[in-house]
Amino acid sequence: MAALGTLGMQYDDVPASPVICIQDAYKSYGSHQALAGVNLSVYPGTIFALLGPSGCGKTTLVNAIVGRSDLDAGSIFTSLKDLKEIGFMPQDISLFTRLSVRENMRFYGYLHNLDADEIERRSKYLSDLLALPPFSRCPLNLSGGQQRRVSLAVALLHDPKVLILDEPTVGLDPILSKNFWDRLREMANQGKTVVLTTHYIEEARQADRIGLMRNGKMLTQDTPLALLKEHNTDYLEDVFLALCYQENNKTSRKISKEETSFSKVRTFEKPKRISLSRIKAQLLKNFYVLKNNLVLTIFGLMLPFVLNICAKIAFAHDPYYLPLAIVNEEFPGSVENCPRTFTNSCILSNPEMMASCIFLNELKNRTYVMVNDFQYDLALIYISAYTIFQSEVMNSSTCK
Ligand SMILES: Nc1ncnc2c1ncn2[C@@H]1O[C@H](COP(=O)(O)OP(=O)(O)OP(=O)(O)O)[C@@H](O)[C@H]1O
Repeated sequence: MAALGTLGMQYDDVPASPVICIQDAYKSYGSHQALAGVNLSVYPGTIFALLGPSGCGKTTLVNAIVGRSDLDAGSIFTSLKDLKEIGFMPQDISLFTRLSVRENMRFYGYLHNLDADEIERRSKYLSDLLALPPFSRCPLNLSGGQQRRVSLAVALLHDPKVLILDEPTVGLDPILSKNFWDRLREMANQGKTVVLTTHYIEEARQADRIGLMRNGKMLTQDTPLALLKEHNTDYLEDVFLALCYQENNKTSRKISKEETSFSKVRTFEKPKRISLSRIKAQLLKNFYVLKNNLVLTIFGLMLPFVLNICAKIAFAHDPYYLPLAIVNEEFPGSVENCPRTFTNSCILSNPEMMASCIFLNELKNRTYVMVNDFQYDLALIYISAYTIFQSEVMNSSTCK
């Protein structure tokens, strides 16, 4: 906890050895205060359960720990050097549902800079440890419990020192939930530190320490036994109820953002957004996505060709039978009078006439219907009549 020394002042009485220590954490979303001065200490090799009803701020707190969001104020200290020492399992299972379990493992393995052999070795170990479903299956077709176990395996893949799990047991049946806790206990016994959130009060009994949260505040944090003893009951629900009543009787004032902006400290930086391992993992994932959707991939590749051919068929043809009259005051007489070839002397003697003739000769070679020798106003009348007549003819015949 080197960073504590550098801060000095109000943090002198913080215990010396927590892996994670949060001091006076505040976070607001608009006018809603999600965290209102939370303090938390998590010790190595223990399971810490953050317990509280829906909306009390548990996810906000764990998101702040793993760097997914920033606190408005407060300090987060860890003894970890790097965020990579944390394995995080978010509430919304972060698996690619159309990639197989193996492909998911590889993606996250590469993201954590593991090589292919290491990913294979760790995957096998975790498969045995967590009784994972076959690696060829896609999360889309797995049960909620299986998905959660795969998600936990992904969080454990790089062998992190600290595990942070957001609602890991939601939707699990009691047996799966029990297995889950057994695995967590084994890991804690091996020295890993676990922070998890839950709103199942009795489940939290299995943790080493419990933090009871309500309305963005930490009501208390202690071992389950100490809490039960202190409130003279056998049920954590009674403890929570008693603490909620106590909280209700306190007059609490909403604290403004300005009042809480005294300190904002993190002891590790967020990881770089662009890194070689990220690029490698993203490329691999995109390759898997394309491979697993062959129809879509072929369609995507063929689409430009198909569009090109359609455009070629539909657009940019010479118009057929389009009546065209030109009022040309530079060149008297019919286009038939135009010379076919021009000599230099001709250009010099009458350049306008030559330009007109070149233009008119060029038009004659096209598919227009040239309308000759008309006065301008008569030409317009003729064109209108001709267009009507032509559309009638075109409708009644199959012309090219
Ligand atoms: N991005 C957001 N924008 C606005 N309000 C938010 C946002 N995230 C959370 N909140 C609000 O902050 C409060 C705490 O939310 P949080 O998700 O931390 O609760 P929780 O205890 O994890 O709930 P749950 O157990 O249902 O996941 C809630 O009232 C929620 O509506």
